[in-house]
Amino acid sequence: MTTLLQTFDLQLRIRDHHRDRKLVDGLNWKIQSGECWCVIGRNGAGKSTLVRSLAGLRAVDGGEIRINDKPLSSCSLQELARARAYLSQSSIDAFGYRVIETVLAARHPYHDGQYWESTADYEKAYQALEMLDVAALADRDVRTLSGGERQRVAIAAVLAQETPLLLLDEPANALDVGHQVSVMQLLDKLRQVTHSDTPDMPNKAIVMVSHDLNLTRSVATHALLLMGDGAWQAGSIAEVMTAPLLSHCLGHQIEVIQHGDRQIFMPREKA
Ligand SMILES: Nc1ncnc2c1ncn2[C@@H]1O[C@H](COP(=O)(O)OP(=O)(O)OP(=O)(O)O)[C@@H](O)[C@H]1O
Repeated sequence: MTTLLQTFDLQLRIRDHHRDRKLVDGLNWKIQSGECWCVIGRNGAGKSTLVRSLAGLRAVDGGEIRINDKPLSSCSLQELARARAYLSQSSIDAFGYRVIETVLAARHPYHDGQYWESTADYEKAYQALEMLDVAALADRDVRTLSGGERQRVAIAAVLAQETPLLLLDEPANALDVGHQVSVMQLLDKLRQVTHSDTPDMPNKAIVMVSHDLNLTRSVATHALLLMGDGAWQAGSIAEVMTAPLLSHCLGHQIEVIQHGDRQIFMPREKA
């Protein structure tokens, strides 16, 4: 296994009502190829802030993030674009780009000064659209898509970027149940794919934010719980997706019910 990302004593803070609030305090974390980490926490706990920081889009307030064993802060934009792909929680399309153009844009890190997309870029972009079941929308104006269709196109763009590390902020957002399951299965498959043609290439690692504990349980190998006051708990699913830890993290009683070989997570109803 290759270590793709590591944090050392990471500090993330936010200025809230003229005082500093800790979101992440002293996070020492290692993400290795083949792992799928889910970040769990209540609204405002700092999940998106953390993922944006890991993507290099927000400065940290202390400590260090290393990507492929290099400080994130010293990576060039091209290095970053080849190392990690980032799906934001939501975005607004200001311009009427075609779907295929938005996915082709994700191929820019590989252009090395060449202006036009190659046939291989088109092939990879169409492949990604097909994986997400939206190839039929390739020529549509992105502004005309439904929320779920737009989300699948955004995930296709992330995959077309072909990076070892995927940072996904609520990837299942707006997806219908069938597509939630198929996208999770696709991520699970991608994480486990080995590249027989390029043996040096590590398996993918995924970090995703999700509020859906059952969906998370179906795909994640590990979880990072953010408690909202800077405290955190990281470990394998078996270690951290327990009723006491989840209830503490989410501020609401969670019951874990064994159903055959599956575990179902249910919020307890208030009396
Ligand atoms: N630019 C900003 N200025 C002030 N406060 C901010 C800023 N960005 C984020 N925050 C605050 O930081 C906290 C963490 O925000 P973040 O978006 O990381 O939470 P989250 O865990 O992803 O929440 P959610 O589950 O609602 O998506 C929130 O209280 C938010 O209001």
